Amino acid sequence: MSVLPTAELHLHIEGTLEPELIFALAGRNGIELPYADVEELRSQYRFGDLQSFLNLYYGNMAVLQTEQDFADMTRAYLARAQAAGVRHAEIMMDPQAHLSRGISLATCVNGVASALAGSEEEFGISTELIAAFLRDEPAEEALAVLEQLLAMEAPIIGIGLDSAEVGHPPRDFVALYERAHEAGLKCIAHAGEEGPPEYIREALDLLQVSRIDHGIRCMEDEELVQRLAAEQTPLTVCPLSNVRLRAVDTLADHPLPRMLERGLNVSVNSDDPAYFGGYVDNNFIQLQSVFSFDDDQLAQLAANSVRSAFITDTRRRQLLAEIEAWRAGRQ
Ligand SMILES: Nc1ncnc2[nH]cnc12
Ligand SMILES: [Zn+2]
Repeated sequence: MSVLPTAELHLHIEGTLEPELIFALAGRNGIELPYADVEELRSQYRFGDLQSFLNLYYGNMAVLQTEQDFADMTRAYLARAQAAGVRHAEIMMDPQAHLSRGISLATCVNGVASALAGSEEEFGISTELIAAFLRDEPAEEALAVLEQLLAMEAPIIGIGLDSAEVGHPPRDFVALYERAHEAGLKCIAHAGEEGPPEYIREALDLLQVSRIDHGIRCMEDEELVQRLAAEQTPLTVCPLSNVRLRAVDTLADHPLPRMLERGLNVSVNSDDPAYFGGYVDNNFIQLQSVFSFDDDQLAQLAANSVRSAFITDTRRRQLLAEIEAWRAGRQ
């Protein structure tokens, strides 16, 4: 079966750090991990909610020390993403999670960016970098880091907002997003993953974002669903992530089919694939097995990702043609 070409719009590069690479980098950097081996680390990957995942996710970042470490992690993702059918990726990184460990912005940004610079030639994947800010840290800190990124002319296309959602509403980050808009950056934010539909409204109205990461809890608010459908706001949904972080009980309970029925612009993404049991191809495969999506529906989901990507019209046409060729080839 040929793999469905798609764009990955919701991916945290630190969430692609596989246990094997964590151990390899720990060895290289002389870091002692609190786990005996890869199996013991993997056995920790059972999460009760977003916070329990974040604790492990931030802890494992200790192994990322040098530019080379960040570049190796990024290249490993690109190799896996290529096999998963990813043809374009918009990749988030969490600079504050590295700064707080004494790793410089130059180290993390240049490391990831150096690997992304060769992504098209080496892996056939066009890429963009997005700086995500931690909503459970002070908004003033986020703004100061954005200023540093702008001062160093970091190769970022936009900003995002992630980490623990509940209790950290978008309205706290208005100044950050005003500055990002002023600097000509694209603006996205996680909203409606664990947080209420109101956070999605705030992200749209107060932060003026052009895309919502997750957004699944919009389904609790009929008026919001109608608005998102009318405006075709992209929602970057991550089904396996939602199951693993207990936002939904099982994949069969996931709202994605209902979101499609309501005409929402949803795409399928992997979020933190090393932690959630699958890259984007696994997300599609499991969705198909649970919901029996036909090829037209799968192609629609992939086309939505391409429609929602920050790419040129030429690249968009090229990728839409690839998806159409995939669909035609399946008949
Ligand atoms: N699923 C997620 N939600 C919020 N913040 C994150 N950081 C990495 N993955 C995340
Ligand atoms: Zn995410």
